[in-house]
Amino acid sequence: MSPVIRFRGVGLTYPGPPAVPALRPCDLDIEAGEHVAVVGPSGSGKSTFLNVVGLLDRPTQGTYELDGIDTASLGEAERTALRGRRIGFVFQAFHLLPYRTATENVMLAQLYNGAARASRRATAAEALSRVGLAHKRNAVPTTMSGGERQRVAIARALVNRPSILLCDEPTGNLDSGTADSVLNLLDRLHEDGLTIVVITHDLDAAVRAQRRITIRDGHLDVTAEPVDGALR
Ligand SMILES: Nc1ncnc2c1ncn2[C@@H]1O[C@H](COP(=O)(O)OP(=O)(O)OP(=O)(O)O)[C@@H](O)[C@H]1O
Repeated sequence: MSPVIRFRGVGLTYPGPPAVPALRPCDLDIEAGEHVAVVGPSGSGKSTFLNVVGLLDRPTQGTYELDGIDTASLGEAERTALRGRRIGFVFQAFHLLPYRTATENVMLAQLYNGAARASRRATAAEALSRVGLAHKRNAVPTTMSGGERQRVAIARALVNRPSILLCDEPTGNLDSGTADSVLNLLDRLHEDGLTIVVITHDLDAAVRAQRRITIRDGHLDVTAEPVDGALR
């Protein structure tokens, strides 16, 4: 079986001027079911990496295969469709619609998957149960805690059954107790077989991953274990 993510010589240089080699050419395999943390200091290339993996930016070098699909051969519409089906995004700032219920927020993520409204509602309810929020399905984010909002965002990311959950500082807006409960949820989803990539400054989040990847000055080190300094 091919890895979920396969980089061969993948790099991204912003054209500038001056040109910025934000991600140096690298090889990387992330297998189905892995839980990987990507850590590095500010400006090291973490967002660039996330944007490439998340099909938001095209690499300027190399080959990126997602689930065995060579992403370079795809047009913009195909990339968008692949992103919607295979990648669930979780962001630091949740990005929920504040005056829509939890269910509606999750259902919106399914708008383009062709399912009928009743079936979307049922799938949204299932996703909210999976993150322990069945009882909040009719609540709106403005009345929810940060941890609950992030769990709604995780339900939204899961609802299309993605190949990978791509998390950008998922605990960045949470206090440590709440962060812990969100990290416990991610651990549980990983135990259920989900592939998770977490980009983080948070040592607590990084140590939970099976594998840690460090970025420094655009160099991806797939063998490094983060020391404290790598996270700042
Ligand atoms: N659109 C762009 N054009 C040119 N240079 C850019 C662009 N976006 C980012 N960079 C540069 O690329 C390098 C990597 O930036 P990136 O945002 O990926 O780092 P990061 O690790 O995510 O940082 P932070 O933790 O502060 O968010 C930095 O030197 C940054 O200034």
